[in-house]
Amino acid sequence: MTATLCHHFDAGRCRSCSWLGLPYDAQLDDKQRQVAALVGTDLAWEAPVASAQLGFRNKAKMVVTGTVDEPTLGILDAAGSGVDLRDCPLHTPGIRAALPLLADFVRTAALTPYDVPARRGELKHLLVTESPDGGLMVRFVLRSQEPGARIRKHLPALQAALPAMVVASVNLQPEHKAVLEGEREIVLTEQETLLMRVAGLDLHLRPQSFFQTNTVMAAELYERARAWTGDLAAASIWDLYCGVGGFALSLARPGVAVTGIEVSREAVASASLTAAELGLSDVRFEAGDATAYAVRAAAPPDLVVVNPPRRGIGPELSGWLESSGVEHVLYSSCNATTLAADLAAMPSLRPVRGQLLDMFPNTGHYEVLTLLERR
Ligand SMILES: C[S@@+](CC[C@H](N)C(=O)[O-])C[C@H]1O[C@@H](n2cnc3c(N)ncnc32)[C@H](O)[C@@H]1O
Repeated sequence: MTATLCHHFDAGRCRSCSWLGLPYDAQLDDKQRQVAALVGTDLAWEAPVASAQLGFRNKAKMVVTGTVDEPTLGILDAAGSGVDLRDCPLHTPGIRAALPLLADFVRTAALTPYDVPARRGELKHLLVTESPDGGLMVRFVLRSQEPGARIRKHLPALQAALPAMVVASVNLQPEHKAVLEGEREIVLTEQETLLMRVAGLDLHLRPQSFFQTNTVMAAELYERARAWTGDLAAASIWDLYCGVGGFALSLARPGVAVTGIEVSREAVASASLTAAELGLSDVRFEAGDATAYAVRAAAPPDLVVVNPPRRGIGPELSGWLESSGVEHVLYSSCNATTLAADLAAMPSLRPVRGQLLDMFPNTGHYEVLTLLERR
C-alpha cells in the first residue's frame, strides 16, 4: 500500500481518517458529487472550499489510558486498549506541541488514568483547543475531585512550561458511560474564555461551548454568510443553534435585530460577552431549544440561520419554517443526509445557492452552506 500522510493510519493503529488513502482532489470531487445528489443539481453550486489536509483541527479530544508513569493519549482500539496519538497530524501545531507536556503533567501531578473495564482511576480525557493566535484551553475530565488539589499545586509549573495555556479547567464526569464530559466545570485560571479571532471577530469561547473544529473553514463559513445575505435587507435575523454566536455576530449591523438561540448556557454566556464587548445592543442571545423558541415566537424574522448538530433541524422546525412565511433561510449543515430530509419537509423554501466547505478532510464528512428562498 502507498504510504499516506499518517504513520498511524499506515500501521493500522487508527482509521478515523477513513478517506486518507484517497488523493485530496478526489476526496473533494466525491463529496461535491454526493452533496449535489442529496441536495439537488438545479441550484447555483459554487466551487468547494478546500482545507489544509493536515494541521487544521483546533480541538484534541484525547482518551487517557495506561499508567501514571506511561500515560497513553489518544483513542481506544476495538479491544478497549489505548492507542497513543499524541502526534496526530490533524491537530494544529500548538496542540501537537502541548500534548507531550500534558503527558508529563499526568506523571508530575500523579493523575491516574481511568481504567474503563476496571472502573478505577481518575483522569478520563484531556480536551485541548487552540485559538488562531496560539492560545490554548486545556480541560482535564476527571471522575472525581480527588486529584483537584494536585492539579492546582502543579499548575504554575505547567503554565511556565506551556505559556500558551491561557485557560485551564477541570470537568467532572463521574458516570461510567461513554460521554466525553460532564456537567460540572471548575475553571482554574483567571482567564475563563479562549479568544477565537475568526472572520474579523474576537469570539469568546468558554469551556463546554461548541466551536467549529476547523478554524479556517469556520472563518470561510461566517464570511460567506455575510456575503450571501448582505443584500437581503433583513431587519430581523434569528441564529438558531448559535453556539458562541459566529453567524449572529457576523451578520450584526446597526438597526438589525439579531437573536441567537442555543441550548448550552456556557455558549450563550460566551456569545453575550462578545456582543457586549462589541457594543452590539441589537444582538441578544438566549438559552433554550431552537424549535421551542421558533414555534412560540410572536412573529417570524426576515432571515433565519440554522446550524444544527448532525441530526438536522427535524420535522417540527422544518414544518414551522415551511409555514412561517420566512423569506430566506441560511442552512449550514454538517450532514447532507439530514439536510436533504429537512429540505424535503420545506418544499416552499427552494435552495438557490450552495457551497461545500471541507471542514473535515480525510473523512466522508463536510459542511455545506445553502441559501433557501421562498418560492
Ligand atoms: C453545529 S453546532 C453550531 C454552533 C454555531 N452555529 C457555530 O457556528 O459554531 C450546533 C449547536 O447546536 C446546539 N444545540 C444542540 N441542540 C440544540 C437545541 N435543541 N436547541 C438549540 N441549540 C442546540 C449545540 O450546543 C451546538 O452549539
